[in-house]
Amino acid sequence: MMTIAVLGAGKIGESLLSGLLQAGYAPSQLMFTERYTQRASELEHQYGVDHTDVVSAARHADVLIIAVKPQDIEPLLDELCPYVAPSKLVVSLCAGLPTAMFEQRLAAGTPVVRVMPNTPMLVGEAMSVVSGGTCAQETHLDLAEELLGCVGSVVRVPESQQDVVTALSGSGPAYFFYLIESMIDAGVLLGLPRAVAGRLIVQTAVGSAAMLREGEGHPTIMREGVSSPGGTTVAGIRELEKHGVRAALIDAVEAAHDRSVELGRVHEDGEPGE
Ligand SMILES: NC(=O)C1=CN([C@@H]2O[C@H](COP(=O)(O)OP(=O)(O)OC[C@H]3O[C@@H](n4cnc5c(N)ncnc54)[C@H](OP(=O)(O)O)[C@@H]3O)[C@@H](O)[C@H]2O)C=CC1
Ligand SMILES: O=C(O)[C@@H]1CCC=N1
Repeated sequence: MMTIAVLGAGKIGESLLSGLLQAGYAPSQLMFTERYTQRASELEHQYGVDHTDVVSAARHADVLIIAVKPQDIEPLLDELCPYVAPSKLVVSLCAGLPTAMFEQRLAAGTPVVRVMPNTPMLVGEAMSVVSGGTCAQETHLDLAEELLGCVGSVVRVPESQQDVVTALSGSGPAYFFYLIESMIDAGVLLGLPRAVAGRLIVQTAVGSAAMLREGEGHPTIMREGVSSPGGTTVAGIRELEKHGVRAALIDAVEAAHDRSVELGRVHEDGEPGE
């Protein structure tokens, strides 16, 4: 039976463990590492999955899923790499870190798959994007897709597109949350109780996303469907255009992309991240 170790059970690592269990993986197939024993005990208690150390994970698991922050990667790889046999699959969820960085540290021939998930994984609605390193075969990519498929949708892209993906779907939830916060504030400014404004906007976001997911339409057509001649929506859209909101969003995604590239370079040069 295949065994899977999640190295770093923070927000993403924990939700992946939880999703794998819900999808039918047995607790005995799973293990995790964590730095602090209190959190490790809480997770063991909650999920019935064994906490282990990095060396045991490297020795015993078939798949090693790395879910620590990019800033914490160096000490983890120092501990991990000497014990990883090339028969294992290494899956990195770390923003910005190229597969080449892992390949340089691991035994020659070890397959590495880079994945960019996002936090909707916490509710089984992740968008995960998968790319293979130089030694990853089709079977390795299929396995990574199967595991990430337990917590949402998965697509495959060439690794050269991963910095854009990180900026768009990796960071994307934060931009939606920011827009939603701003719209709730607008409702409060105009006199609605915060709880009512929140309920209205969250359902409006869910409904709009469902239209996009289920419909054949383009977002522009859907926006035009809300914009009656001489109506309220077009008056609002004119303000968004005046304030350059479209350009601001594009700039935000571009800045996130540049930071992803920078994180990769920092680690390429062997310097610690910020
Ligand atoms: N959050 C997001 O939106 C997304 C995150 N990612 C990527 O996923 C990864 C995890 O992110 P996220 O879950 O948000 O981060 P968290 O900080 O929530 O989780 C990382 C966990 O790893 C632990 N950890 C750090 N070093 C070690 C180690 N050497 N051994 C064992 N455990 C360790 C941390 O412990 P401690 O708390 O003590 O530091 C923490 O619990 C990152 O690489 C990130 O780039 C990808 C897409 C989206
Ligand atoms: O900013 C971050 O650290 C994470 C990685 C991808 C999205 N957000």
